[in-house]
Amino acid sequence: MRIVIALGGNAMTSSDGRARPEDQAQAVAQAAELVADLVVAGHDVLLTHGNGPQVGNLLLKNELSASVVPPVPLDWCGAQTQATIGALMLSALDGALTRRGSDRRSAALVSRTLVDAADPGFTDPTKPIGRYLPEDEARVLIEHGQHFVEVPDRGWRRVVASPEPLECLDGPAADTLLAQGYLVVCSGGGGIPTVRRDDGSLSGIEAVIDKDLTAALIARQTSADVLVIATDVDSAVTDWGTAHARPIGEVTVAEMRAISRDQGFAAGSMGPKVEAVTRFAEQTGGTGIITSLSRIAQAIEGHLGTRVVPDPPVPR
Ligand SMILES: NC(=O)OP(=O)(O)O
Repeated sequence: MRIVIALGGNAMTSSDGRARPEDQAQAVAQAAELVADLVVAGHDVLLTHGNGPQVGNLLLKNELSASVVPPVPLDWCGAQTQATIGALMLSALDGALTRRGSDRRSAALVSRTLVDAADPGFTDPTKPIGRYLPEDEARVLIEHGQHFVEVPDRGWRRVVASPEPLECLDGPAADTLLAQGYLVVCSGGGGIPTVRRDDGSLSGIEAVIDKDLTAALIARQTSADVLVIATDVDSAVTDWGTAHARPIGEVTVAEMRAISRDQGFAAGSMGPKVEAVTRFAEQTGGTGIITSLSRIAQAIEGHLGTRVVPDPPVPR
């Protein structure tokens, strides 16, 4: 089976969201053991990852040191997070595969995602990045032109432009590596936002793409059977945060769209995860899963997690 797994950037930080190197290395090492188990079981795996906390930290470092070293644009920060997290993942994955006696190896691609320069996401920033701030600190930065949203129980978080992903430009290379037996790390942080200019040339553009939506795209482009969005809960739930909260198990595309319409899921959080797995099931006929990292194998076998499956054919 060909499986695409999306690992959240928040899963690679401590609860304070600071993304210390040791927290990230530990989280990646844990994830690598579980992913290696799937590879040894005979699956082809493409792993993608978030970068919200990491790209926010890099952007802030750029801004703080701008009078000393030339700052780089946000898409360069995104590329840097792909390299750093990718390198961590390669060593962790290859180590886990070797310990299991597997001779399969991993490969990480610096990878771009095509977006439309006219996407409304450029004028309405929605993607939360970086650390959480108290309201008074956020208000000062808002006065200086930055955009923030309040995240319940966590604090205030900066938001940046986040256009829709249209095409994973390096998808064919990922497909080739998968066919050669590599465990592929690709499209980290949603991919480096890239636009095609009128003359046909490609160039980066400042934004952070939602990695769950890009995961659905790369899963489609590489003909995956299953897309797993790995997060910190076993399932998406209805009526989240209330006494009526219930886990969502196996649902069809139409059922999941109805649940989304009726109650909504948090933007920048469960919302894009639900949209990603629903799109994937709708567009490919595969299964889209939301579950926690430690439950991936059970969810793929159909035992738990939120599993979105295609609608049954309409009888004639
Ligand atoms: N780029 C992105 O969606 O990252 P997170 O999953 O860390 O928010």
